[in-house]
Amino acid sequence: MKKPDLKVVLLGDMNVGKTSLLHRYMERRFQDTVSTVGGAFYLKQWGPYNISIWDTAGREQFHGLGSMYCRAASAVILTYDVCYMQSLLELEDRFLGLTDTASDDCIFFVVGNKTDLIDDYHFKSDTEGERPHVSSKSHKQVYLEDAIALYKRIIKYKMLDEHTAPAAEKMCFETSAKTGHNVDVLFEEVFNMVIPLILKKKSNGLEETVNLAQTKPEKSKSSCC
Ligand SMILES: Nc1nc2c(ncn2[C@@H]2O[C@H](COP(=O)(O)OP(=O)(O)OP(=O)(O)O)[C@@H](O)[C@H]2O)c(=O)[nH]1
Ligand SMILES: [Mg+2]
Repeated sequence: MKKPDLKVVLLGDMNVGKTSLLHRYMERRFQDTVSTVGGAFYLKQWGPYNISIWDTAGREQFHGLGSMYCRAASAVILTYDVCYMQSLLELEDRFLGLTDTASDDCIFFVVGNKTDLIDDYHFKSDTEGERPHVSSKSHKQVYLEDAIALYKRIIKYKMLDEHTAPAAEKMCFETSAKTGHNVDVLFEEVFNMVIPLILKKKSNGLEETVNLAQTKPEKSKSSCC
């Protein structure tokens, strides 16, 4: 299998729908899921490029793994539930710091999932009982402007120039993994926006390849007695 050209990571609180978004996009279906343990990845062929998309666990107990999955990531999709404000707050409180290990030119997307629930969101517990899904209100809690404001704080946190960073309106999406609303649009935008980063890596890579003829073997440190 060809080494991926770059890495995209989904981060966000448990239950926001990270796995479901990937199922919807990669497998074209919405199916039951179990809470992700650790992380899992998909390989997406995008034109001549190979992109690995990492799904991570939102549960607190896997928090420490997040920075490992973000290592050298070129794009991070910060995901929340539009009917659950706390899941947006968690992105800044718990997940943004994990992206410190991402590549310097990493791009960020803020995605509010579960738009299909906005009308009749209510207390819901699965029959099996192991995944009660509760929301305090049966209406949309997080608005696009909240996501845009978060994106602008992310740009500040990353000390990026807000004039050169991609516009917030372009980087914030609302989706439904259940209906498919905006899911293809989101991932296609992610892949199209990371292609210049692949080309940059490849051209840097050409410069960075070590020319063995030029390197002097490390002088073994003779330990003087
Ligand atoms: N109605 C609706 N339910 C959704 C949507 N996306 C996910 N769900 C449901 O929300 C629950 C959690 O979905 P997951 O995709 O497992 O969430 P996750 O973010 O991967 O959760 P962790 O793996 O625990 O971090 C499941 O019951 C899904 O069926 C959506 O767009 N609409
Ligand atoms: Mg999951």
